[in-house]
Amino acid sequence: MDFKTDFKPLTVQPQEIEGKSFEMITEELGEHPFTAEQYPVVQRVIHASADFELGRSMVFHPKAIEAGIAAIRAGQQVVADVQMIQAGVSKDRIRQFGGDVHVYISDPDVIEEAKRLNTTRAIISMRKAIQASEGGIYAIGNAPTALLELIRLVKEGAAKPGLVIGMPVGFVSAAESKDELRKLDIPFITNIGRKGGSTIVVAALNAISLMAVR
Ligand SMILES: C/C1=C2N=C(/C=C3N=C(/C(C)=C4\N[C@@](C)([C@@H]5N=C1[C@](C)(CCC(=O)O)[C@H]5CC(=O)O)[C@@](C)(CC(=O)O)[C@@H]4CCC(=O)O)[C@@](C)(CC(=O)O)[C@@H]\3CCC(=O)O)C(C)(C)[C@@H]/2CCC(=O)O
Repeated sequence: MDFKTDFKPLTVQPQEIEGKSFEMITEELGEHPFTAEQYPVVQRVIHASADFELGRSMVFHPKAIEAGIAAIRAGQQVVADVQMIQAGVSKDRIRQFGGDVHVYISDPDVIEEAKRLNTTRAIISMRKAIQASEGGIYAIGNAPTALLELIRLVKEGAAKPGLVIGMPVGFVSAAESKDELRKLDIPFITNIGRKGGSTIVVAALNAISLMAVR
């Protein structure tokens, strides 16, 4: 493709835009309770959402960041609840250690089983995921029932995630599922309230994978 035009090109450096945004976020956020390791995750979440309230509502298990970095470096798998997360994650940084991003929600056997049990595909996808991904990172940004099911499986001892990034968005059970996650003593990243979403979880995971490659 020929990109030549008669227009004078507008020269904008991509890194400058991101750097300027990060400066603005730090200035506008001001004082915050996050550690130096947690802050890049909060900063990238605010960067992706322009939502300071969401950033301030984030809660980290004390071991979340080191556990996430260790899981990526160990080549552990990432399980996402929906394909939007799989599309958004910077997969090169995960694949270079041997990991990859997996989504089971649209697998025919998951759809079939959800229909048979008259339940959500999200729940069945977590049941399938735990068979393949012990020690992996679970990235849940859409489906509250996926997070609730994962929590149930952890409590039963059937699931042992390396890190859970649980920030589903919405009204039915979204805030409640995150309240339950915060009660677990396993590495987690979450937030308080209804806000969240796939883009937010992608931002958090991308911040951690950046730390893993540095
Ligand atoms: C309750 C659900 C919500 N979904 C939302 C927003 C989006 N969902 C998208 C898509 C394409 C999918 N959502 C499903 C996961 C579907 N969504 C649900 C469920 C009905 C129940 C989940 C739960 O309560 O835990 C869920 C169906 C299920 O059986 O699990 C999806 C599987 C639906 C489908 O295609 O059948 C599908 C994911 C498919 C895949 O990844 O392969 C959106 C992209 C739709 C859109 O806006 O176009 C969007 C993504 C938002 C995001 O940031 O991820 C809500 C609004 C979050 C809602 C939960 C809130 C609520 O109503 O209380």
